[in-house]
Amino acid sequence: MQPLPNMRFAPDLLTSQVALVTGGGTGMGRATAIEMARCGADVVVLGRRAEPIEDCAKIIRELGRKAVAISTDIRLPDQIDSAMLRIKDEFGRLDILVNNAGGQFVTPARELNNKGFETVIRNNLIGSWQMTKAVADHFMLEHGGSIVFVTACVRSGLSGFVHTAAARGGVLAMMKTLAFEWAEFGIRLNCVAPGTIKTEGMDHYPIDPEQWLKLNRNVMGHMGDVGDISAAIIFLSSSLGKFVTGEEWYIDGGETLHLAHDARQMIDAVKFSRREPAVLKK
Ligand SMILES: CCC/C=C/C(=O)SCCNC(=O)CCNC(=O)[C@H](O)C(C)(C)COP(=O)([O-])OP(=O)([O-])OC[C@H]1O[C@@H](n2cnc3c(N)ncnc32)[C@H](O)[C@@H]1OP(=O)([O-])[O-]
Ligand SMILES: NC(=O)C1=CN([C@@H]2O[C@H](COP(=O)(O)OP(=O)(O)OC[C@H]3O[C@@H](n4cnc5c(N)ncnc54)[C@H](OP(=O)(O)O)[C@@H]3O)[C@@H](O)[C@H]2O)C=CC1
Repeated sequence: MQPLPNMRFAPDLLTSQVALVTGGGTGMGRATAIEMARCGADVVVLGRRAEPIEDCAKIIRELGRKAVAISTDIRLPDQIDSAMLRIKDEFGRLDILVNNAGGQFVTPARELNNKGFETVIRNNLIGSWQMTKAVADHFMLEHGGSIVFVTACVRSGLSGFVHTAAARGGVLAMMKTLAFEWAEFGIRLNCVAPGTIKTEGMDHYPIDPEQWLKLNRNVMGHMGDVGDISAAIIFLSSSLGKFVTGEEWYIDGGETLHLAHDARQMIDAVKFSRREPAVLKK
């Protein structure tokens, strides 16, 4: 488990709000669920495995907030419907949805079969749509709310991840469309696109952190932490973000800046001689 961030928002920022965080038992979802509770929200923690979501809900209850853990696969409409009924029963309303659950595997596109492509589309695009539609139908079309999707930095593609690039690009287009259509119902929708963030989810990938720091092109020279992402999600979900909708925020330590043309080499090689990020000098 990654260390939780220090409290950075006012403790009453989300008072009287009910939040649902998918994939809330681990990584960025867990950090977001717990930090939302510290801001006064009651929280529904959703994921497939019972143990991590129960554990997160227990921590939230110890903070003095109400929390329920609901074991649900976001790909299965029947399970989602049951989750909505349980939320209605327990809380009567839902103000915030964080569509964070997701995942994929790394593979060259030429080795990916149709089933693998569809698996990742179902988990990341269709799962997010099903959660969003259910929450709108059961709660938010009635009283408004905020929806944040956790996506990935795919605006220039993502080699080795063609399935997730397609899924996350689809989520972005869906989010922007709904932000327009559902503004009249008081629903704001936004995306947060993490760069490379240190979570237990990253253990699924064959990355040595030292090697990663040398190869990765983010200009900070280190991975992000779960609090970098939860802070953006909470800003967008709360009244702090009340004038923001249809946006995608890249929280990536400048990882995608390398796409910019680096004109320094052409202008004055001495003046702009490159310094390594401090973390690499150690
Ligand atoms: C974006 C950049 C950085 C991102 C970082 C993070 O997101 S970190 C945090 C994110 N966390 C994570 O990413 C968590 C880790 N990821 C996962 O749990 C899974 O990858 C999953 C959620 C996508 C699917 O899970 P599932 O249980 O529903 O699926 P299943 O296992 O039953 O497979 C169905 C089909 O998919 C195919 N296929 C599947 N795996 C591979 C593979 N390695 N190789 C090749 N193909 C693979 C295969 O066709 C298989 O069918 P088969 O051949 O078996 O008949
Ligand atoms: N870490 C990173 O650098 C990056 C992460 N992301 C994305 O950010 C999100 C959070 O990732 P992170 O915290 O790193 O990783 P984790 O693997 O810790 O989080 C993913 C969570 O989603 C849940 N989940 C996955 N599939 C489903 C499903 N079908 N139904 C319900 N829950 C599901 C998992 O729980 P369970 O298995 O119990 O269901 C798990 O708690 C993911 O969408 C990830 O792809 C994007 C870019 C970079």
